Amino acid sequence: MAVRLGVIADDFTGATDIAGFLVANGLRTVQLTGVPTAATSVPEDVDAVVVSLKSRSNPAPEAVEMSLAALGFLQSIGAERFYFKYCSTFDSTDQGNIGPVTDALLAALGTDFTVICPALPVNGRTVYKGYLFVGDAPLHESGMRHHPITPMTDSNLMRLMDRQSQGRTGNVDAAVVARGSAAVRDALAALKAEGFRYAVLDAVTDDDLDVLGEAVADLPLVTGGSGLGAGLARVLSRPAGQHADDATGTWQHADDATGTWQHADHDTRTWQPTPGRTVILSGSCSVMTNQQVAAYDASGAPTLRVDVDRLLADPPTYARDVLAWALERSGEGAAPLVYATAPPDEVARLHATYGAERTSEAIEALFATVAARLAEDGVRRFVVAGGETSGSVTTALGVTGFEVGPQIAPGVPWVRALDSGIELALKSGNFGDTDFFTTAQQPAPQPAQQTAPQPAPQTAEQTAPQTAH
Ligand SMILES: Nc1ncnc2c1ncn2[C@@H]1O[C@H](COP(=O)(O)OP(=O)(O)O)[C@@H](O)[C@H]1O
Ligand SMILES: O=C(O)[C@@H](O)C(=O)COP(=O)(O)O
Repeated sequence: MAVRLGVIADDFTGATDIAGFLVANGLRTVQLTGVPTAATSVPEDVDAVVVSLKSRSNPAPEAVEMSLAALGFLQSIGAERFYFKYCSTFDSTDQGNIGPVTDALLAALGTDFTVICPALPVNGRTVYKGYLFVGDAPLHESGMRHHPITPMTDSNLMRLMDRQSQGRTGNVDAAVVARGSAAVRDALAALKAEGFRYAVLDAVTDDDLDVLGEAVADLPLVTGGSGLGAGLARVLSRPAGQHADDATGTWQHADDATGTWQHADHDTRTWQPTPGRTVILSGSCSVMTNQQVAAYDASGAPTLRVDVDRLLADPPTYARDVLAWALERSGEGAAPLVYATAPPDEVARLHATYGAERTSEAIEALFATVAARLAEDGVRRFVVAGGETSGSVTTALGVTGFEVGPQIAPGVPWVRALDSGIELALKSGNFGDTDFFTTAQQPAPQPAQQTAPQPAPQTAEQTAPQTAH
């Protein structure tokens, strides 16, 4: 069985995000962590392989090198097409890494045209006339303008891409998308003929992503968020000869909350998370994570705010103190939360005092050390908030790959380490609703009995314990 889709994701939460949507939309998926080596093995019967990199905020040459190594691996296992997954809020700077990585992947694949589509409507990310919106606000007015590493101060994807890439960027606008996949394919061909190298695709609804998935399925390289990944998965997992508008009834909109479709006889919930000693580590400073931390603290659960000044004064001693605090509380009851999460004025103060890079590195190293020691002491489940933070924690836990489980919230599936069985929920900064940390600890919904008649279609309650914020 061929690997239909090889995904290169630029951070770990982004990788679990797209892996969750691929599974929910019918592709058997394995998620690998870090640049795979010759020794990395992939199960025989997978449709998609997702490589999780931590390359989003590295210097561009490093990000390119990692991405090309991932591409080489995916080519070596015979992947038929490739997907570069970046953030639905297009997290990047004028130096990259989205532009340089896209250019390098195009060159390596011997092709000169691709699409750009960060849209994820189920989580409020939409693209209209090439402008990216987060909920009701354009990207540059959203909380992303204060991001500690990649502050986003422009919402125009053509301009953003032009500033960090070698080629020119055009737009396939919503009016064309509304006319269907053939019209989109024509528009892409016209842009390519005019010398554009990238086309930003408008997408406002999940139906748009179906049209776009169909339109881009033959491109050697597609780039975007998990929304277009889901649209593409729906095309790739469809029985041969069936088209999106065939009213066969075999495909059902499984869950309006998570925006997933599934084949009528496809049970995506292959395993269920097991309750056990859990610790929550939060390094995201997003608006939503700030709210989630505040709500968890208000619920009476044990919480510890990282004192970054103390951390930077004596990292080893501070890590020991944090570890002792978390260990003491990781038995019964609500899981302890350790958080560096802070509002923009505190982040600005720390950056002014210590520098942004030193601050980020110290906080990520703290979470990595604490997670590794907690695992040694028998903690089996981690809920981690933040993409960079998740990369540091997962790497410190020595996880080489994941099986993907049920979604806690759109874009946040449970994942289970292939080697150690440790379970993780890697939450993108802005995903989940206010009660996410509590919801994640609630028992997962039971899978449908295989022997019982299959109810159709499934409800949101059966497939996801909460709705999108
Ligand atoms: N209080 C803080 N001040 C400055 N930087 C912080 C603070 N807390 C966390 N960080 C850093 O901010 C970055 C957040 O990035 P990330 O984990 O990817 O979150 P998100 O998913 O919201 O982007 C990390 O490098 C983290 O270490
Ligand atoms: O596409 C998304 O929004 C996420 O999958 C993502 O990339 C997560 O990044 P962080 O917000 O840095 O966690």
